[in-house]
Amino acid sequence: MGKSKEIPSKEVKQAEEEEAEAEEEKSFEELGLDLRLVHALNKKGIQKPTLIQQASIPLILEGKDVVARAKTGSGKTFAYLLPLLHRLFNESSPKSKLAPAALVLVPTRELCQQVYSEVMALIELCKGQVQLKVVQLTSSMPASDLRAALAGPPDIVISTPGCMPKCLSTGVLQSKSFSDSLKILVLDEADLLLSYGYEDDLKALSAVIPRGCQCLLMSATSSSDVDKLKKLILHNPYILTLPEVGDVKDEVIPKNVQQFWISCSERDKLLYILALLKLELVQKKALIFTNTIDMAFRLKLFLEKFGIKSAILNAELPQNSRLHILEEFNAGLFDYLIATDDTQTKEKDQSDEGGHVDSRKSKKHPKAKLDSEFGVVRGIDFKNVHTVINFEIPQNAAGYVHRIGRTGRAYNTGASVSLVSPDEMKIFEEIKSFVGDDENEDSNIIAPFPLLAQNAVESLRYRAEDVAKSVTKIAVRESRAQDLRNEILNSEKLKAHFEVNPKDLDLLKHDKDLSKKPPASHLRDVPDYLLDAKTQEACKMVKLARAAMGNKNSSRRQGPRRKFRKSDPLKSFSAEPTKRAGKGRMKREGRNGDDTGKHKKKKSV
Ligand SMILES: Nc1ncnc2c1ncn2[C@@H]1O[C@H](COP(=O)(O)OP(=O)(O)OP(=O)(O)O)[C@@H](O)[C@H]1O
Repeated sequence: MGKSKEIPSKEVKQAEEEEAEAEEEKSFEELGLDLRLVHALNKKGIQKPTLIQQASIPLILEGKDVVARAKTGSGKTFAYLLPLLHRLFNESSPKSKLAPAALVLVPTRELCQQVYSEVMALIELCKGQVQLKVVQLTSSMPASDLRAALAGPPDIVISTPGCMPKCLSTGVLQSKSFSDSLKILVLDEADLLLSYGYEDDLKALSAVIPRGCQCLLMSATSSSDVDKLKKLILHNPYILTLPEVGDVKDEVIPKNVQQFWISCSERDKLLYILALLKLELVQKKALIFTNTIDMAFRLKLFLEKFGIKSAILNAELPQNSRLHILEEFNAGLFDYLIATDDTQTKEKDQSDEGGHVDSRKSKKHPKAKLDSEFGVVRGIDFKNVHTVINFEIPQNAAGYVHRIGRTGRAYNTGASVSLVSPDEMKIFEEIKSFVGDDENEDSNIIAPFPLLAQNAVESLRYRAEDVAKSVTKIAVRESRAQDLRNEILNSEKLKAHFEVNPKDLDLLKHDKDLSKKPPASHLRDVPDYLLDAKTQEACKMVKLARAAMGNKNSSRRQGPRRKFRKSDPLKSFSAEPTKRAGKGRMKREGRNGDDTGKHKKKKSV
């Protein structure tokens, strides 16, 4: 008692909150989860539930409808998958069942694949003890394939929302059978389902959801779309809002992600990213976002002239290629992935097609149809991404949140660096305000990047500008066409082969050089004389930090975040000391409850 008086009250409060948190923590077993699943999780190295899992698993096991809102990377997938599997493991279904018992809806095919892999991995780890049939469906599948997949019927269907109404309207699935069998419906990434244009499909589906079906809605952000879906599908749900996704604006990005920005002209962006990557001032693996596919190719071509290999992920690639690129990146086969994201990219690139880059509509340029069910960023679980770089600023704050959410997932840490040109300043200010960056409070959530000294940038300027000139629009167009041709060829010719010989997929390398000439040796290496002492020191510290942190999801890194702050050079070192540089942006999580207040049932987590 006496002790607490000696400690400043803020620290006491913090210590108490931490203690309370520790006391509240329960194991998966204590949450009532089937032991087969607990063992499967242990085999995957997952020992303790995340906050959202702690809160949602018991409620879902009780059969309640649940709306769960928690930050990107907080473990929402297992939060619904584990109790869903528990129910299916333990509840017998009628022998005469003609349709699936569980339906998981996600906005994109990539997410279908991801959720499907997660379920299959869990079932595989319970080997011999359970038998569940799981299928993934997409709207583009022909009716015959849909019929074959639904024959049996499967226990779990993972699908985009357009698919089920298609199955029902074409008679592949009978409405009555569907209504009789369905026990659990999950709307995952609910904040995105409507923005991907699935409103009509979901309305059609809602008409055949039986009253007794347990409905779950998972979302990273709260929005009017989520509310709309909640009203359309759920019955008097429990609303779970993690403290960090409350009303408070600065709580939308995970605390374990440090956010930085660099101010530079549009023209200098290539120079700055070269400095960041070549001088190794950011940790690998890195996910680099551009707003258009052409910019992604320009960047890749530019970087490869300096011997920096990267791969591109975008909406015009065949689905097989996209999934394979994701697999390779997740497996750590290359360090830099350049991604174009969202519907905004699709629209922009499609409108670009008649514009400057593709004006001649070259016959050489295979006309790719952008995939409307593609979603590279949202909800995709990129493994071990340490840094997200916004080469171009997304066109809205939600895009920023979803991009940055690809790092710092679960108990991992991460950083983001945004390159902001004067033209992007307005939207960047909006983003800053959305994430709670308040200049008046002197609390920079997005801080100036402290490790890049101006003279280090200038030392690379001549080479960068010279090389940038050589990456012409024609070069970009040809590379984009060539890449697409290669991927289509790979995708179509090799699909059948890979199905039989999955290991041969390794032969496909997505980060190979696009330009015919190899990078010149004088560009590949940065001579020491170009680097000042401070940059060399910064570079060394980033390397040391990387070595200390390792590249794996280590459970030892699951401890308090302050430990990371102390050892992180981005916080303790500044090449250009500024008032703000090196200052921790992370505030202690608040305990804000649900923002609805209107619902009868409510739980704060
Ligand atoms: N209890 C846990 N302990 C450690 N890692 C976990 C745990 N639960 C999930 N993970 C891992 O955390 C990562 C992020 O989980 P998940 O994809 O479910 O996040 P999310 O909340 O759905 O994010 P998003 O909103 O971006 O889709 C995954 O790699 C997952 O395997």
